[in-house]
Amino acid sequence: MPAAESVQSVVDVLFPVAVDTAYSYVAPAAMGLVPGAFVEAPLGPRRAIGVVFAQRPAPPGASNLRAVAARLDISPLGDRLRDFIDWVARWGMSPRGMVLRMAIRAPFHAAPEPKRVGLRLTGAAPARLTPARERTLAAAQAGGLMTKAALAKAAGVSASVIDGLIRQGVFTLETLAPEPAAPVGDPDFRQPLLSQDQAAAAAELAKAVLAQSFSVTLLEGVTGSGKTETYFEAIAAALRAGRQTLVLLPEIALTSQFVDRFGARFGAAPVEWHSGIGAARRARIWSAVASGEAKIIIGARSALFLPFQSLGLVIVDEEHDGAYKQEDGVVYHARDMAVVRGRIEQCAVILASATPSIETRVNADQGRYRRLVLKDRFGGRAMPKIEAVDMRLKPPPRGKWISPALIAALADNLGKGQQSLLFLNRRGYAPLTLCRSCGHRFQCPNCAAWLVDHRFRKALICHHCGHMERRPELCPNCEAVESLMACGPGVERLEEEAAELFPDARLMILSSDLAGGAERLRAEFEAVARGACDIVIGTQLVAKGHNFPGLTLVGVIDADIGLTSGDPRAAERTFQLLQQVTGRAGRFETPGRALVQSFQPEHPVMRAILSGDSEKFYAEEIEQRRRAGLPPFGRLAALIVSGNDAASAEAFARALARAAHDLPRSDGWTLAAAGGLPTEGELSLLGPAEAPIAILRGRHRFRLLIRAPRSSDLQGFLNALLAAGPPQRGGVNAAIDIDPQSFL
Ligand SMILES: Nc1ncnc2c1ncn2[C@@H]1O[C@H](COP(=O)(O)OP(=O)(O)OP(=O)(O)O)[C@@H](O)[C@H]1O
Ligand SMILES: [Zn+2]
Repeated sequence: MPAAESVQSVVDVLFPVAVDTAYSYVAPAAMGLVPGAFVEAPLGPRRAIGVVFAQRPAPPGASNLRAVAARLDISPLGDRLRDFIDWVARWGMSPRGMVLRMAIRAPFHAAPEPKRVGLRLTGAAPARLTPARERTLAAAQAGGLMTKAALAKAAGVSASVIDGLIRQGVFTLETLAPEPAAPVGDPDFRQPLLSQDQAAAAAELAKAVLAQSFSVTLLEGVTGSGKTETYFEAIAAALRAGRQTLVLLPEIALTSQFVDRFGARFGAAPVEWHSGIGAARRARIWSAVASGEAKIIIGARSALFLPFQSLGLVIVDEEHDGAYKQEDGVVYHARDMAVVRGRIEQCAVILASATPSIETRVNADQGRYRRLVLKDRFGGRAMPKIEAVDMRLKPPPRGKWISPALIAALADNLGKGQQSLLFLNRRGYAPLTLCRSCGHRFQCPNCAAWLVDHRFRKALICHHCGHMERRPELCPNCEAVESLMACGPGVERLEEEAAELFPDARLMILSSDLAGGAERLRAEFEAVARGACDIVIGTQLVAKGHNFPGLTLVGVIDADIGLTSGDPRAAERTFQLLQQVTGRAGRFETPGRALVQSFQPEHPVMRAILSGDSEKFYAEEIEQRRRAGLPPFGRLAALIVSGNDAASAEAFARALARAAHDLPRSDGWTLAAAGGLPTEGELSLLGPAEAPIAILRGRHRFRLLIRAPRSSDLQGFLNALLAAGPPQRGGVNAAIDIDPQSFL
């Protein structure tokens, strides 16, 4: 028998770099490697950290493979997560190493978390008892040992009030134990009284969780029906069963309301995972998820790649939201990949929305997904009454955007002391600036796009590349003075108009341009919910899942904006956005009302919004997709060819298209003849055509679109095509976007 030292295995190690291949090494048995183990191994001239993706006994005899250098003390990646990584890489045609990188970035930043200091009451009385000091003492007595920030928040005072008390010896400082990585919620902390519909749906969802097998359920409920309350019961079921839950939210950094409601239901804060969480905390969360200690994670799409130990439930809230698609780097759609992860983990998946994506509705209609419907708002509250303002008949005066009908409604609502929302999905002051004298238009030097006038930030900004320049005094072309003119509205301009109309109203703009980032926005959303303003002016940020109790009127400034984009999902997106934003009105006692300004109120999308007949809209839209072979009846992929100049990019794109037609036949797919109509079962190749944004960040762009039947091997075709096409050099690059959501 050979000595223990000489017993070896061969392991395939995948590194978090842009390659697909796992490299082979030998490892002594004594190292105790298992599949999924983290190791350090030589990679080229360096040593790198990677993960064992496969392991087998070494063949007898000396090996010319290099040896694993060390094993790292990090919990191994489970089989199911490694499967998932493979899946995501295959689906999006990304190098496996890059997908691995998303899954293992966190644990290497382990560092001590900043020390936390608590304040303890000494019993000494402050010199003078102001109301703020009184509140601070009361809060400290009630709350026990708290950090300064927590105490300031609880007492509603500024930190300087507390500093003053520390100086006077009212508090002493004490080091606190680090925050637990994951407070454990109590499934029975405060069970709400569910309505009959909610209770029936919650029972179904809990059953799906307890089945401990793969299932997908669409939870479709009108805005304000209490989907959150309902799926909380599924989380409770998973918690009782000792299994983990992942909740994906599209704009998690902004949703303090969700965190509060979660706390009220489970008696503990959820563990949050998003880009705003610091590296040290991420490392701790990662380990707590791997050990099973963290039971419930509320995260952005990247939370899908966490190393769950026993995942029992995945919830994708607002499943229709476009933010779930990641377009750069590793391309993936978090809603679809959540379903994949659920299948691999054999657990329940819940997709929740008031306006499900067409894809999900079709899956539900065809029986692949279960569908639970909450037809009514909670507590017998009515859906908002929605009316159109026909902008052809009753427009606002020139250069203004709020119609007389909407002005009257706003005045009425203000008079009643209720809150209103003006919705315009355009950031900044004006989308275009031009010179009245010479017609010069301000364009981005890097992109084929106009610069957007941002008065808050005192700059003209490109929304595609971030280029920023000062708005000049003179026209840079003809040097005319005071000739520059803002064209079209943005939310900042709308606020100006609202302020002129209602000088005494308290206005607030909510858009991603606010200085102060997510933190500030969270605070602003809370302020709106508290009723701290009369008219909110917002972009699509306000349409997403917010609950503003006093809001009873929604005015949509330009309902048609999204309809002309040439995107196959334009109608669906506009429908969802309008339904969501009007759904913010009247969610509490007072019934809500919405006025929708449109130049084409007869458009099917507007008719669906006005009549409230969303079923008809879904039926028609699904039928159109079916006829056109568009998702989910067919599959799409985009190939975006970019180059330093238009000619080289176009030549490459044309060469690719020719190469497609010269590819040898395959069992996985058949390509329709160039210029011909595809027959059933054939792939068709459209383009190349110049991209709608023909120049982006200085790169000239052409697009090819591939439409494939569901049954054909789209990824196989693309792999073959890229291999057969011309080499990507001379600055030309071809990027693949599977299931494109953006067609720019
Ligand atoms: N069973 C319940 N008991 C008490 N309050 C409830 C209950 N169900 C819903 N609510 C309240 O009704 C409001 C709407 O609920 P929720 O936000 O969950 O709706 P939603 O279906 O997610 O709406 P949207 O799709 O518009 O985001 C919330 O204020 C919520 O707290
Ligand atoms: Zn630009």
